[in-house]
Amino acid sequence: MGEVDPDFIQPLEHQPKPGTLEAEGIPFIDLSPLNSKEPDASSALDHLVSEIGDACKTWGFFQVINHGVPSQVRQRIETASKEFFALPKEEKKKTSRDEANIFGYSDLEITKSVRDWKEIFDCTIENPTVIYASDEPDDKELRELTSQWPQSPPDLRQLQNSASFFLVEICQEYAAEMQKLTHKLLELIALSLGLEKDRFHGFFKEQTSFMRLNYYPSCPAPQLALWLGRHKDASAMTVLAQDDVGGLEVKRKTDGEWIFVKPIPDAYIVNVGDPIQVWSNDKYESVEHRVTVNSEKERFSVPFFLNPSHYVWVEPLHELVDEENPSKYKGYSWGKFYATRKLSNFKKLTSENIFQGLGEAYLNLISLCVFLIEEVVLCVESFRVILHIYACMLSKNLNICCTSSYQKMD
Ligand SMILES: O=C(O)CCC(=O)C(=O)O
Ligand SMILES: [Fe+2]
Repeated sequence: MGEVDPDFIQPLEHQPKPGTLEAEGIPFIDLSPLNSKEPDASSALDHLVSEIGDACKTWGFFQVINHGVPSQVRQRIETASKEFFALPKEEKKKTSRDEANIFGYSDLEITKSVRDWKEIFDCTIENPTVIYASDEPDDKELRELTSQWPQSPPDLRQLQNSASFFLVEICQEYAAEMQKLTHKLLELIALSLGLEKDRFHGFFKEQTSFMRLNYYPSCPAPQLALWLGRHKDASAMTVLAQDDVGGLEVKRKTDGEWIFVKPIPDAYIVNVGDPIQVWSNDKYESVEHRVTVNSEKERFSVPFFLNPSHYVWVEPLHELVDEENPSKYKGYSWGKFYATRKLSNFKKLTSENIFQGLGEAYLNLISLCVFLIEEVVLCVESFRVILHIYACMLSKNLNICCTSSYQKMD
């Protein structure tokens, strides 16, 4: 595997095993009752709400069809994304994200201290998007950000109908559709938790949502690297368009097996993220997922991350907390978490991967030890404090970033 940069090599226990399970995939939900004028529409809607609730509880993931997003809008964003990533690297790098603007292009995404085999382009939804300027808890200074768009290179200017020439318009058109869809999905999720339909809307008035174009080039090391390492989404909800190549896997809650999410033309994959886990007081869970590579094909996907406003304090909703179900989480400031997460990208980029330069065997031994310690510590509830100190030590000394947004109650 001489050609693979060690930065991309997953720790042994997270390297994908051949033969992922495909059976019994994540639920498949038809949203057509939302638009139905039939007399029995209300019972179909009740059924839909219970399907959504079951999917959120059992999987944290589901796929939707008849969602109302025109297929041409999706085709346009897919074409524009392909054309953008086909631009010369120096053109893409003109929109590189940095500490001053966290939105734009990057080919240096890192998940849990290992590089992902991919390139991305992030753009804002609100213009401007308001975030905290720093991760310091008492620093209330705000920063207003807008997307960076590629300047069309001279030879592209002749192709006036090139999709990447219109990337800004196409992304805006797609984002508008995602806003409508996430609005409906939030209402269904609220109803499924026994809440008022509009219970979540107030959290997104000045949303910090963003959308991402993902380009995953084919990779010669399918046993060692991942297109995207295992993670849970920090967004409240993610809506994802994947192409027909596949690779997304979801960790099944019942047994921890990785389950392949079958690409379905024109369907969207929806998952609940950390804030919904906290708001629902653990009724729903933000579930781990990853993307395994393909050694022959490239892959494109477009996630829309629905994020709260910077000033939102995320804590279990009072309607879902009582004596029988005490609050399971300490609250957290969405905006401060987001600033920490986004700014840590740049701290990570300037530091070397802890595994860099080590021989593969040594690397595997270290990562296995870290994994075993982590498992043992996690099993013993009363060692929570030790885990915290351990995580802090690791993040400080070894540049591993703590990525969890929430903290459970003691
Ligand atoms: O590309 C995919 O299938 C998944 C993307 C994803 O999980 C993410 O960007 O958080
Ligand atoms: Fe994700």
